[in-house]
Amino acid sequence: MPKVLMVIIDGAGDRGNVTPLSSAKKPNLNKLAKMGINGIMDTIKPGVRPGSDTAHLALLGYDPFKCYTGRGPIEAAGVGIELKEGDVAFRVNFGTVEGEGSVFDKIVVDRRAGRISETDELVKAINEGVDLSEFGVEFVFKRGSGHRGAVVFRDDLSDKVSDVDPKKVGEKVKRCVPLEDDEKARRTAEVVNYFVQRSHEILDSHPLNLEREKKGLPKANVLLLRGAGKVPHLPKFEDRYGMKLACVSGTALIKGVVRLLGGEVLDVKGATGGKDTDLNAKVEASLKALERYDFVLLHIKATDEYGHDGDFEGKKAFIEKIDEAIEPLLSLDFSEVCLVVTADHSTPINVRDHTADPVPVTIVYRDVRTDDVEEFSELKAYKGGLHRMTGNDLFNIVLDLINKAKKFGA
Ligand SMILES: O=C(O)[C@@H](CO)OP(=O)(O)O
Ligand SMILES: [Mg+2]
Repeated sequence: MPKVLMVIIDGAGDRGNVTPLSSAKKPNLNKLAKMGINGIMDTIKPGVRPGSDTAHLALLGYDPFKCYTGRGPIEAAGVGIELKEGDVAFRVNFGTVEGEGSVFDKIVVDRRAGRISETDELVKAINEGVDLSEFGVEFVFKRGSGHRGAVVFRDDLSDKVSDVDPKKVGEKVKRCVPLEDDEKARRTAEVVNYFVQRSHEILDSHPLNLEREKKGLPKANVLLLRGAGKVPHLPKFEDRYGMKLACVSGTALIKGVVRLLGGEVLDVKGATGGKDTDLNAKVEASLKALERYDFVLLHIKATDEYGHDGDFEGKKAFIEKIDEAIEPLLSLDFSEVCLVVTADHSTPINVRDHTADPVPVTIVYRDVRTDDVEEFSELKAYKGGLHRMTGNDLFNIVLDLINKAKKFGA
């Protein structure tokens, strides 16, 4: 059976008529566009701004409107926390706050604490210093890549509570509030607020942060929680599609999606999930994975980080790096492998967040009808033979190409 390699360049799309993708030198991506069939994709549906979580679910053939239970449990699965019934999980950002009073009186001046890369010591201090036993609750807190982490509160709790992360700088840390009139939700919010206040006290005076302050770096002195959710019950990818799934990614969220679908997360040395990742190692590992798995997802994150940072030149230069690294993909046997290159969403430089601007898609495979598109970019792809599709459509098109689609009707 032919295999699938899906390369997802996170947040690669942009806005306007000159984009990092359209202006980058990318001879290899262009060759693939020329060899294949092209189109543009609204990963969820037109006008809906995708999260990376819902986008990846859609790209793997799941309807996010039906199966998504929040970002927290996916991040938790990604950092290796096994969720139990009753648990409520959150995504965590190490951020920076300034001001006086309680943590909820302080202003968020950086949601990523200067994109801090080393948080082991801080995580340890919180795990050792915060005690939730007066609430009868346990917690598990683990770091992800960069400023990211996940926390799980363990008891019979509710996920109907609001975010602590204001999602904007210049605003106060938000108090977690119950989103329904229910004792469980009230108790959960109380636990979250205690955790955020107590962890702030520990972090603000932590030697590593005092050191950062001396060096003029933003202190990682607050935990911004968002995306409360309970463990989702997702049908396994292999049961559903008869294919063994694996991913190469340095990003907890993507690892979490794949783990929750029963897929394998491959450990690749140097895959940091950041701007310093080892792209060659990731490409090599993905090609090797095709020997053992039927559907391999190669996820590359840093384009999205450059988008969030508003750095056009950085995003463009990183696309050029990706282009060099993917050269070995040109020599794949396209009668054996169906190669898909796309993005999960746009992260435009001038928005600094995800938008619904559609992203380019290229499929290279033996049987595709090639078109006139000669460049991999959002500005050219729309002229291709695939026209415009959703993430679920793309998955179904790929299934059909490799003759795995079920017939509708007799
Ligand atoms: O994790 C990330 O890279 C981004 C977007 O998904 O989140 P944040 O804006 O909190 O850094
Ligand atoms: Mg993304």
